[in-house]
Amino acid sequence: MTVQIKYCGCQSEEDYKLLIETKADLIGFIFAESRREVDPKNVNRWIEKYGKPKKLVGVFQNATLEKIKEVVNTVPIDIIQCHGTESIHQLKEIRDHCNKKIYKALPFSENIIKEIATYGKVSDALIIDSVSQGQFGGTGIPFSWKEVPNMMRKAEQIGITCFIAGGIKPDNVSELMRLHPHGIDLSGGIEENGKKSVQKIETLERMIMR
Ligand SMILES: O=C(O)c1ccccc1NCC(=O)[C@H](O)[C@H](O)COP(=O)(O)O
Repeated sequence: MTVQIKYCGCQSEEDYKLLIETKADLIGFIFAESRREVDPKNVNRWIEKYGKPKKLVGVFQNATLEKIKEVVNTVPIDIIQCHGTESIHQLKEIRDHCNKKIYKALPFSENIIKEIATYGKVSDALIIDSVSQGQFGGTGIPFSWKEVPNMMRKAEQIGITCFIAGGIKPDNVSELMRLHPHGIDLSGGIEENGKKSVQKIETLERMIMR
């Protein structure tokens, strides 16, 4: 199985122009409180100018249905990523009202296999990410990857894709690839001074050899 690549936190026209030329399958935009938060109208301008050769993901964190609908009506995203403590009921509601694929991010914990079984039923894919100092998403810190094979197995049993996120970078991606994740999701690890870096992306993609 070929690993899926998601580059997240596209923040500028410059980032977008660069990311659409990479091997990424998915490009993510943050519509949540973060230094990487973007304005939907700007995102739409970049897409109009450079086209949409990749699947686009809108990342939300405990957003209201109204906010999600507003973004979905402005930006042609393919996937809604829920990166907070959204309940199963809320995920179903978002899916019913927005007619988009739903990716749920889950914080890595000792209960992760159970959580995959629970949230996998209402998600098209799961993203297992790190939590650090109360921050969930864009932490730049990896969690212990020894459970990755078990997580992949559980996701396969329920027929969904499982991405690994949190602190992945050119220096450590080979170690993760040996554990055969279905997908990898990176943000800070491909940035230099807060901007996506062509050198870091090229190095990373050489390591993955995709
Ligand atoms: O990246 C953010 O700033 C962010 C803020 C709030 C919610 C989610 C966020 N990112 C979501 C992602 O999918 C990131 O790619 C993922 O957390 C990995 O980030 P990193 O550890 O920097 O590679």
